[in-house]
Amino acid sequence: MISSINMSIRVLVVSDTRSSGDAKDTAGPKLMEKLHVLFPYAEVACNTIPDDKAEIKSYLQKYAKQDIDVVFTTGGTGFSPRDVTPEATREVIEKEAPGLATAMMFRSLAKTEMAMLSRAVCGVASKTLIVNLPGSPKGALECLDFIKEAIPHAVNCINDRKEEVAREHITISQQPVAQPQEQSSASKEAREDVTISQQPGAQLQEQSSPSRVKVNKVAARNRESPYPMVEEKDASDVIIKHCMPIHETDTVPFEESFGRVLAENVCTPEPIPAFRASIKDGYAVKSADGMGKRTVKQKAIAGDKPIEDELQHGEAVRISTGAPVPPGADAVVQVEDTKLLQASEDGSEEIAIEILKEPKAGQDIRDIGSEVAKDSVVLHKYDRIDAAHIGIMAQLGKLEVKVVRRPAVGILSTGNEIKEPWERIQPGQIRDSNRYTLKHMLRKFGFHSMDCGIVKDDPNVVKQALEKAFEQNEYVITTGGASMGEFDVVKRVLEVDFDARIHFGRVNMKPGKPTSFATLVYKGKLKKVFCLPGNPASCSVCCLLFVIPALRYVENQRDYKFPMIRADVPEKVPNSDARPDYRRVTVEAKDGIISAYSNGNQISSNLNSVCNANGLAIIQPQSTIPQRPIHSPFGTTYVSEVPLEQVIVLFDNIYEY
Ligand SMILES: Nc1nc2c(c(=O)[nH]1)N[C@H]1C(S)=C(S)[C@@H](COP(=O)(O)OP(=O)(O)OC[C@H]3O[C@@H](n4cnc5c(N)ncnc54)[C@H](O)[C@@H]3O)O[C@H]1N2
Ligand code: MOO
Ligand SMILES: [Mg+2]
Repeated sequence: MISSINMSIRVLVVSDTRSSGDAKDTAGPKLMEKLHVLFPYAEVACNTIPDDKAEIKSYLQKYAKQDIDVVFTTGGTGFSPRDVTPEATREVIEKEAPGLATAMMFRSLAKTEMAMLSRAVCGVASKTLIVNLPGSPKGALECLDFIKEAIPHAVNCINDRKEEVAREHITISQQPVAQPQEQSSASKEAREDVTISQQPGAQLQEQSSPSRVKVNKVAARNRESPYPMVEEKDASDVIIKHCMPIHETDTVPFEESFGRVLAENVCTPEPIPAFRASIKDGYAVKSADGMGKRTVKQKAIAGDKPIEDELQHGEAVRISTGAPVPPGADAVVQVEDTKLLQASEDGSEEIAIEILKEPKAGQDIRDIGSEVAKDSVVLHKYDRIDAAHIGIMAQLGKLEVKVVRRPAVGILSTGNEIKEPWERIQPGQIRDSNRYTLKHMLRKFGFHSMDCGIVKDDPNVVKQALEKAFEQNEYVITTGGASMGEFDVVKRVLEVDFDARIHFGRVNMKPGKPTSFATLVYKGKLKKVFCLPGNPASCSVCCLLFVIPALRYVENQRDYKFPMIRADVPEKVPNSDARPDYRRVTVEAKDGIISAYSNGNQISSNLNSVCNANGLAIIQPQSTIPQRPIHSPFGTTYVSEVPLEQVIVLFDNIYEY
């Protein structure tokens, strides 16, 4: 059963080794993934803490205070001395829910006798249901499966939602009681498929039947959008809430990791530098000898075998930058601070020199490990791999590296009038630019995409194309057909045929008003859909504002949001629309002042306004800008203050050039 109730869920991984990083946590990510599928409308997050009773209690109490609906703990329910999750839970809950623990125990016993060693406690603290799950990923997933049907009902009961509870009583009484015996994992999967395919949308998907959306007789169409208008920031937040960071990794040759996100800490097995290295071309000396004459004994050239002989008082070794400093020397004096006293007859060797400046101990020597100590983390998990990271991997001889798997994204164009660039077009038709712009925007930010083609504004073909897109992609971007026309069918197909939830269907911005975001479950997997407007400038702006940050977040990039700065907008063209205007601009920094210049005609259809743009200037509607009174002998008039500074979203960092 896929639940449609809104819930906030937390997974609390309780484990000393997983919280210290000594062991990899797989239970948390797996539970999150399963919860997203079971409860697609829930907001799910995860924390990892040690097996510490006080800390467990403090997390559970915090969640209860925040009115989190359900907390699933995983770990710490066994018999070892540090296992204290049930004890902590018992001290936090006000009502115990032994039925949940019994159901898990009873059904687990059918799989393994070891289940009798579980000490799980379940109960309610304030309005939060707390469920102890086992620590093993397999056990945790199985136990979640055993009680999943009861969770939404429990949440509705806790919140005293009488109508929902009554409705659920009817539904539950019509369901057969599940039999715990002989459940091989294959039969369990099959059962899940059946349950999912009983969803109206999913059943249609299986058989690829026609869409249930009928294009209305035009007179019957909506005259008002059914979707409330949301602010851009709220829309961005909703998207992030429903996108889950990826935990799977790929192992790639180090040079192919450029632009990807590291999925492991990279340690240096050797200190850097690995030997005391000279910073200058000059002479290695004993600083205690001070200024004055030195006999030049040997030479140390970078790449040569290090000198083993101890340097003696009054001696110097001629040394080049990067060469190992000989034992006994504690300073390097650059050649500029010396004078030649004596050379060999043919001039090929120096015999004696004079040090002209008092040398200090440690001068111009890079000590062993002074840049990076042995065994320390040099590249950090979730760093975005840049050129220097590649260089460091080369330096360490790290030939392969683990990176975060990239999300699978499909791009689908819709519109009766849309043709491929190479096709002959008839009057009234246009060539598809959106699919190509989107593909290359994604590429610029390091993401691959699957081309899902162009479809007509016909619910049947839109449905079929979406099914194909969902087969292979976790994220699907559609363009066109998102607004108020009777042939704008994308959102209706998603809702009716796929049982999708449209989290928002309109955004208060120009361009980009019809932008929408939906989630749905297709064949047991959660899919995320960005419906972008057909207008090419709107489509690009919304890809930058909504899609790229979401994909960066999913790839675990720390800096997934584009930076925002304040800047001068010298061309003071007010925004006469009621929506904030996201103008395509070229941002320049000159003499310490950052200015943003408009990229020409800002109409939503003009893709040219996006060419060369490296930022978006957010210009608030003129109507919201304060009025300034101007007093004169003829009376007072009011003029709008045009703000000198506007917020700029930078999608190319101008400082990188
Ligand atoms: N009654 C209303 N009409 C419109 C509203 C509204 O609120 N009420 N919103 C307008 C806004 S704002 C936008 S933006 C557009 C968005 O429309 P759709 O997403 O439904 O897109 P289409 O109608 O399919 O196409 C709009 C426009 O874009 C061209 N287009 C479409 N796909 C492509 C493509 N792949 N490559 C290039 N150009 C494309 C299409 O030919 C149209 O000219 O709706 C307003 N209407
Ligand atoms: O929002 Mo639309 O993109 O203004 O033209
Ligand atoms: Mg339209």
